[in-house]
Amino acid sequence: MEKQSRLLCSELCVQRRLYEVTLNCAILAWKDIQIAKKHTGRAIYGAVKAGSSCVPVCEIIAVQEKDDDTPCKNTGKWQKVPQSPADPCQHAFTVFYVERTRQHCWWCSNVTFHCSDHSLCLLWVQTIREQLALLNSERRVNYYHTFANRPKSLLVYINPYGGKQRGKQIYDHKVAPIFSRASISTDVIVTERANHARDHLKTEADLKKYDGVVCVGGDGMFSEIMHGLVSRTQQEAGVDENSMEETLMPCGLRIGIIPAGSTDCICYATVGSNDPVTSALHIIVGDSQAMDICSVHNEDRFLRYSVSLLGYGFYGDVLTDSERKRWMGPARYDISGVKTFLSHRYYEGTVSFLPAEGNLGSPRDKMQCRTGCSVCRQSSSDKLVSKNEDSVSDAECQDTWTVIRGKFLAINAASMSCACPRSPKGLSPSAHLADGTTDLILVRKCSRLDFLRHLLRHTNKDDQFDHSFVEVYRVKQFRFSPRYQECDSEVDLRESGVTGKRFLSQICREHRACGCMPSQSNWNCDGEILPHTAIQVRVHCQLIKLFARGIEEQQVFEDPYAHCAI
Ligand SMILES: Nc1ncnc2c1ncn2[C@@H]1O[C@H](COP(=O)(O)OP(=O)(O)OP(=O)(O)O)[C@@H](O)[C@H]1O
Ligand SMILES: CCCCCCCCCCCCC/C=C/[C@@H](O)[C@H](CO)NC(C)=O
Ligand SMILES: [Ca+2]
Repeated sequence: MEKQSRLLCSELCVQRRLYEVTLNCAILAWKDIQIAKKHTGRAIYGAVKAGSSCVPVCEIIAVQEKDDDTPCKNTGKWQKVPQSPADPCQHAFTVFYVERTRQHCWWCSNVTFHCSDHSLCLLWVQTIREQLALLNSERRVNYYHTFANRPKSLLVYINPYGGKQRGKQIYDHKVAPIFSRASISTDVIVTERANHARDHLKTEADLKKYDGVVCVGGDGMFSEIMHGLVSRTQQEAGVDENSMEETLMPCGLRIGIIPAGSTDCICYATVGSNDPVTSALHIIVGDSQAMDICSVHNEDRFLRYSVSLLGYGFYGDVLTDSERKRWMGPARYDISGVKTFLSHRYYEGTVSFLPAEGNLGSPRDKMQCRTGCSVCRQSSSDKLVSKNEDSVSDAECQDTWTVIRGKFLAINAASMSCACPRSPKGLSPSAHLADGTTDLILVRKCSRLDFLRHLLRHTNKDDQFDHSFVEVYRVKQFRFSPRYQECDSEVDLRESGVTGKRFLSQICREHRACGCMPSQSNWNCDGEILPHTAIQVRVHCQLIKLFARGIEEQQVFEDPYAHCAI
């Protein structure tokens, strides 16, 4: 590695939490701090030789010179405690860094170095700070993923209403202290109503001031912020969102998610956990993870964007029912899930889709999207090529659309795995974050027992697609039209508040659809209900970026920076 320089300090004693270790030597390399330990073989990356641990500089949060003062017992005043002549370590500095723990969680660990020579101590602090500053001045790519600049200024939106309504406490107690340690300045807005964040981003926020936007909430809150940023970007680029054919302009600012919702599947599928501290650390180190976005239109009207789930039938009905139970918090989905399952409603309609071609894998190839995903990287380079050629793909020219009519219990489009605590592998375990496709899952009418088997496979390791009544396709676009179009009387009835049996009996008289079953479900779009059921969906590859790196492989790491291309 270039710029390899070593600062040797002998006889440093490291006071680390509960145990004292004596350093034979501490070697500060430009890229890594190797702390040779005598007593512990515990290493952050297991492959590093026993008795040492390796902290990549790019995972250092901060370094702080430590006044090694302890209050003098008799006066209580802070003063430098004279060290005994036997203990020459009277100057110290503390390094705060990322430590990986269980199931993709990170936490902010620290180690304090003591040193007899004050100038050497200052040199360490200055050198580490110079290295941290360098991280923001060079494009860094390693074997796994591309780093981007560390944020120094963030716009934070807190939803006090989502999940268990603890968004403000989570931010104040778990996240703000780490941001402050990392010298990140923040402007914090606690939202006062639904769509407050979206509207502020679309019209008022001075985005030039910030290196990123942070969402403290769940998927719905993320959706608001994503809509605000994407719409603002299109507006400033003169792109008409109502035109489905338009190529959308990618967003410059990254979005960070501090999970404080009920499902939190977007955070879970991009970081690997729904732990607020883990997400805060991914933001601080400046991770960058591209993500696909689906645009949803009804005829020539833009409806919404989606990054996780577009669900009709089961998940649409679960959401519709759960909206009236928000006061229950996350448990509302379980109650509504069981109620919807027991109702066992199916819906008739026509699904047509444009299959994805080329080496984009398949929803059943068992290949999971992980940090540095080769499929997503391939899509990134393909995207650059097609942007230069500015051509519509052959399939789109030839319109090789597939059409399927039928009776469905569920129609789901998963643009990511949709992994979440309820379903650790997600609705589509092999879906990719940034491959330009969405996995279209069709669950045809079947028995309650078969459907239950299918649902329960979302919660265990069995293949939820291995059923005769389930089909799954990787697509770039799809459309849905219900067999029974929503007519004015249905809309009038909904709008006049007529619901329940009277609504159904009215429908049945007019449509004779079938014995007292509503003819249509609602679309669940990232946890929000769409106002129309006939929709056209198109995937826009890598339209936004998150402060994340995808889910890291759980294997023991070699030195992840050994491949540093610097
Ligand atoms: N101050 C507020 N008052 C009322 N609603 C709000 C407020 N701020 C945001 N919202 C809305 O609350 C809804 C739910 O928020 P959020 O997604 O964070 O929680 P959740 O639905 O419990 O989580 P998940 O979507 O992960 O299941 C969002 O649609 C958002 O638009
Ligand atoms: C009767 C037994 C039911 C077991 C069902 C287990 C399957 C759970 C799968 C959950 C996948 C959630 C997909 C994510 C959707 C989000 O976009 C949305 C908003 O957060 N959440 C929901 C619940 O719609
Ligand atoms: Ca995708």
